[in-house]
Amino acid sequence: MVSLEFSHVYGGYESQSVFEDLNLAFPKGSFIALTGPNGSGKSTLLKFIYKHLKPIDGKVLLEGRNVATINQKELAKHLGFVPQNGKLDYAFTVTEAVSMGRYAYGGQDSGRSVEQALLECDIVHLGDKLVTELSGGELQRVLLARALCQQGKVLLLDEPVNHLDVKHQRSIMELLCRLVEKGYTVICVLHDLLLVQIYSQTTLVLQTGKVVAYGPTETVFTETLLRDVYDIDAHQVYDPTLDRMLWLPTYKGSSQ
Ligand SMILES: Nc1ncnc2c1ncn2[C@@H]1O[C@H](COP(=O)(O)OP(=O)(O)OP(=O)(O)O)[C@@H](O)[C@H]1O
Repeated sequence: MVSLEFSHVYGGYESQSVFEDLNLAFPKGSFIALTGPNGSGKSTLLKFIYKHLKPIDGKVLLEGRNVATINQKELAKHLGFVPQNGKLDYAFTVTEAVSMGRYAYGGQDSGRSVEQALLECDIVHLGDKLVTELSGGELQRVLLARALCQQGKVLLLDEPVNHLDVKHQRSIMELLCRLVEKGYTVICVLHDLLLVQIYSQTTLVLQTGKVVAYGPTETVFTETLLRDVYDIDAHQVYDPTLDRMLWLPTYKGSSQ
């Protein structure tokens, strides 16, 4: 079943068009990685989904409904969004900031989703701390917790593990996988190709607003694609814990 669909989408910014006739369907209950070089359109694609941008032409459909016809409050019950380098400028406590995810429900939280989200993102101990006093990685986990307690079944994440140490990177990626097992659709912008290959089931590779590859992650990456898209040489190594091959950039020496 399809969770989100782009149908003949054209658009971008006043100064620059990014997509021309974008057609894509994201399956429900899947971990979809969006990757591609800087400026290829990954964040812009997410903006069409959460209605920060409106297509000039075409439609974005959420479970068959045009998002243009869904108001922001209702959309917030279906979609959680974790921004790239998100900031919270006001001196709220962590618990208050996470509770803002309940806005679409009039602040009600009978299912204790705030408590649950604090636990899942490993930030219970930070509950009373001001968000202005958090490290980048702690703040990132607060933003994910806020998105989780919106209780939408679609999560959009723009480079969610950039500021995280290895342990918290792993725990967030594993949390996202658990959510996918529960039926969530996770659409996640990632630059780290190892994380893409380890955790995602489906990968979309964008380059200057064009779909270069889209499909099962294990078949998307090839030597040719990595050279054409990223201008890197790459080789495969066997990971015995995953029992499969992974692509790695080839180190060519410091003189190159
Ligand atoms: N607010 C804006 N106004 C005008 N152009 C923009 C704006 N935001 C992004 N762009 C342009 O749109 C194109 C796509 O940008 P986008 O941010 O979607 O790329 P990205 O793939 O997310 O990049 P990155 O990996 O660097 O985060 C780029 O050429 C960028 O310069």
